[in-house]
Amino acid sequence: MGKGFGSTAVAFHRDGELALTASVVTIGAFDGVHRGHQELLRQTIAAAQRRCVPAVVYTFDPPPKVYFGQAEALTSLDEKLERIATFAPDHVIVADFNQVYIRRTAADFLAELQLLHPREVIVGEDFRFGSCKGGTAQLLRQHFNTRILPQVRCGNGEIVSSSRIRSLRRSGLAAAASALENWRDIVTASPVNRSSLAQLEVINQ
Ligand SMILES: Cc1cc2nc3c(=O)[nH]c(=O)nc-3n(C[C@H](O)[C@H](O)[C@H](O)COP(=O)(O)O)c2cc1C
Ligand SMILES: Nc1ncnc2c1ncn2[C@@H]1O[C@H](COP(=O)(O)OP(=O)(O)OP(=O)(O)O)[C@@H](O)[C@H]1O
Repeated sequence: MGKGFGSTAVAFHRDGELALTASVVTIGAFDGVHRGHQELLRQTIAAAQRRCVPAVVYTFDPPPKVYFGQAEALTSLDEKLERIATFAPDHVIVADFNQVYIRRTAADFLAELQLLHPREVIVGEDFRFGSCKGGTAQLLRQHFNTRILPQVRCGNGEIVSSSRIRSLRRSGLAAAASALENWRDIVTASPVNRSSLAQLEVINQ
């Protein structure tokens, strides 16, 4: 088990390694861990605390869009995990998103999720999963108690997304991009203990 931030212990796993008798789970690429992602993480940790069960973040490396050559990653895996760890989940699962993984169907993914016995799954409206994006948040809802969060928007009504941040960065609007990530303040308040990330490397070998 790796150490997270401050006194919080965060355990890192590969997909399929973790089995739990109860949990609250959130799932996503979480590239940039922007304000929308942060809302999902906060709600997940709060729900897990209310239910007295572990909070689990399930993510992918590389982010699917990066794997398919449709985007450049906003951060490295280490940086993403550091950001996620500041929210102090109990477990983070990192799936190797590769040519084998993408052949898994939505049903395969649901079966893997069942190993976590989620009391609640929390995702955003546009969450998709499984080969060729066959699974939707609504499908998830047919199998698990699923909370679908409304999309976090900027002041001008635009949806906060990793794609939007990439686009702002490409246009040279770094300050606007940072505002959507809303990240500087959180990072400076939370000194990083890199042993958590070293632990992930060990599990990965
Ligand atoms: C088992 C599995 C298989 C996937 N296969 C594909 C795929 O074939 N094509 C694709 O574009 N995305 C695939 N994805 C990625 C999803 O479309 C999606 O990007 C991912 O679940 C993260 O959700 P998010 O983009 O909302 O963060 C797969 C995801 C999972 C969990
Ligand atoms: N603005 C948002 N408000 C609420 N939930 C969000 C928001 N953006 C993403 N999510 C949710 O966070 C999880 C991870 O999403 P994902 O990593 O695909 O983010 P994204 O910003 O939509 O990425 P991209 O722009 O590259 O498609 C998903 O469950 C998604 O529905």
